[in-house]
Amino acid sequence: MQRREFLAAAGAASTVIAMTNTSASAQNADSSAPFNLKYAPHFGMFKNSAGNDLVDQLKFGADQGFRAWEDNGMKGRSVDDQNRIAKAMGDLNLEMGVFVAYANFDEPVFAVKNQDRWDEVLGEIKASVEVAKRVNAKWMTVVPGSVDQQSANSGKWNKYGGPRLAEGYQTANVIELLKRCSEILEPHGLVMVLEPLNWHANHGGTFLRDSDQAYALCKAVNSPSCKILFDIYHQQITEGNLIPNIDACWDEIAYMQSGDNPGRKEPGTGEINYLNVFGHLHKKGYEGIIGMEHGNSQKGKEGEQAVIDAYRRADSY
Ligand SMILES: O=C(O)C(=O)CO
Repeated sequence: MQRREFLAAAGAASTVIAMTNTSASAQNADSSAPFNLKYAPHFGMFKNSAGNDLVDQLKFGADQGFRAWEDNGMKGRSVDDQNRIAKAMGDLNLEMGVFVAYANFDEPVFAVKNQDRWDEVLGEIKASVEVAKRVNAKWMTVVPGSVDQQSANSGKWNKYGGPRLAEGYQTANVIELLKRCSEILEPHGLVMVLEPLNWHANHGGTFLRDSDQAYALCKAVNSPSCKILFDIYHQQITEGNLIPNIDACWDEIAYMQSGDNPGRKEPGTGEINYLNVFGHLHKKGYEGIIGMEHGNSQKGKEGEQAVIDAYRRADSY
């Protein structure tokens, strides 16, 4: 089936779904209208509707009214794929969201000074500058490793306890390495976004988990290249109180991500009132991207349409 026919068929199908689904908002009738906020899907999210080709997935997303896209794994793609994606996103007027520049979840890479590990991080940040330029990205995710654990050398927990750097020194080390990463990014106008992660459903032991902690780090680093990625899913689990916490660290937030809890699926499948949270971001004049870093609650094309409908509802504040 040609793309145009395919999209016509998909459009007709979505109109039928909108007419038969009384809970879907009237906006589904115009399934190509741009969303108010820049929600960014990722590759694979619409593969049943759009097929496996990356550019076809971008076209499908743009045709649904999405204005941005994120790709955590962009750095691992071939240069040819990066160029092809960047060209298609330019043609489709899709803004590039984050890719992951450096992420470590279970070793105290930033928290403990180890010159080899720090050089590795700085090398990854330098390599990310090239990727960012190639794909027109402004933001890149950094996850700075775990807290210092009771593991002098082996990387294993010591059940009787062992040496462990005091928290203030861990924080000072993290700040020092973040400053050095920022020095690499500043001349290029690029921004690393630090992502606090929850300890209870996904990533026990990560150094960075609270929004106030991320805020303090950004204030200490004091660079336009070091900002917060506020992932609403992770922060709901860690601290809740979403709207007041977003307000409290607002001037250091550069990027947001979404996902409902429990389950990390599309808005409306869990406990978060996304209509109110997105409405709040809109009222504050948020012009940044909201990466849809979650799975689909249902399988197949119907599940993909359910994701799109969920964002239409949450965007209709
Ligand atoms: O791994 C995760 O859960 C993240 O959100 C990283 O981006």
